[in-house]
Amino acid sequence: MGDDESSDEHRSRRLLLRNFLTIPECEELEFIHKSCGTVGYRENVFSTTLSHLIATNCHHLVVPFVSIRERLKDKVEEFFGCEYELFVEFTGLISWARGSSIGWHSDDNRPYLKQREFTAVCYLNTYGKDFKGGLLHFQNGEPTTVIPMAGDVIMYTADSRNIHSVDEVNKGERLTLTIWFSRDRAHDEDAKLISLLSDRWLNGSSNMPKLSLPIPASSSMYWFSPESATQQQLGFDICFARMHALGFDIYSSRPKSFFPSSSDILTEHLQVAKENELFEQEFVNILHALQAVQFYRWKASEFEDSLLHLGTDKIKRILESQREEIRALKSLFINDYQLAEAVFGPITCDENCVQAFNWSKFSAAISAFEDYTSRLQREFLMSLPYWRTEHIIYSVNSRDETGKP
Ligand SMILES: O=C(O)CCC(=O)C(=O)O
Ligand SMILES: [Fe+2]
Repeated sequence: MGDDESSDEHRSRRLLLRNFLTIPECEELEFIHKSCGTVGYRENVFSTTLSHLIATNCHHLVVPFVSIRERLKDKVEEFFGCEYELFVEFTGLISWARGSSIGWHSDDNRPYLKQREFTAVCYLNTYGKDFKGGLLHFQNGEPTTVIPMAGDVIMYTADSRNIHSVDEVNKGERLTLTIWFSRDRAHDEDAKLISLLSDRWLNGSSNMPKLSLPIPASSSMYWFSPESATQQQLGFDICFARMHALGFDIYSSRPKSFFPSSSDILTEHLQVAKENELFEQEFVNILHALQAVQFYRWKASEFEDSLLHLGTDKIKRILESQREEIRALKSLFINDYQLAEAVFGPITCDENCVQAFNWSKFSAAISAFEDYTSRLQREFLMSLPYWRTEHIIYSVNSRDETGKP
């Protein structure tokens, strides 16, 4: 074999790395996706992009991605022996729900995707446990089939040397962090994100609050309707449906006539309810409530019941009239319960779903959620000036520790 051939062969290789991400890293990204995601770019797919996080005032949630993107880029450059600079072209959390799949393709197979050089797909949950179906296959070469396992990453060239497909997901939600890399500076995601952040920064947000609260995007970005639906009306709001899948309801004390359109109800103050009880604290909108509930789901096992006390004034028994309002609201936003449960329900009951619920734990989770948000916000505010100066998004802290710029 000649040199050229062997080096070409080397470049065409792909790499499967086990446990590249830790389970806590996977869980944090899962939390972000399940509390911020929108309907995706293809049928039965949901996604969370970094620009979407910025657009919904959740810029602090970019922070957990930073070191992961850096590590992935370093690994891709090392494995493919890049002698040129690589840029992250796109970063996204993608969940593949029941019915989703993708046929044989390469990742640069459209004229507008030619800038893609390499792909890295990190699996954030596990085949068989969290979803069924969804194996990744390559047309030739090794490995031929990848069984997604939380923490593993597969890296490959984005061109026709790596034609691949994903089997249809039959159950559950298959969750990935997908990153594309480019050699073309014009497609540098960091530059675009820093510019978005700077716009917000310069447009009157120089006094960013310690705790930033989410602002939902347009309601159409959260409306899921099945392929078979003849009317757009059929389907559900994904934020509402994710709350429902975890056993929570939404209550709005304002009369419906207060709102110009029904979708506005979810962008105003709301309370959460569970079974016969209403939690007194208000959330600023559905996204805020969903983030709190997903944070609780993520961290519930860390709060011990015995250590917690909750004043009875924080919980109220739901009145019959309120129950009616809750039901009416729910049927507005979830037209098809069976579908919502099939798309977002668990495939089996793990420890998170058998965790006994109580409001004391929930209340403790909300305080911990606020601490988490303000810690990320502090880190974000500390990093942004460096990102703007260097024109890259990087871990400012860890570089300082190693003494590098
Ligand atoms: O999620 C995977 O395993 C691969 C996804 C894929 O092929 C794509 O997004 O282009
Ligand atoms: Fe692909």
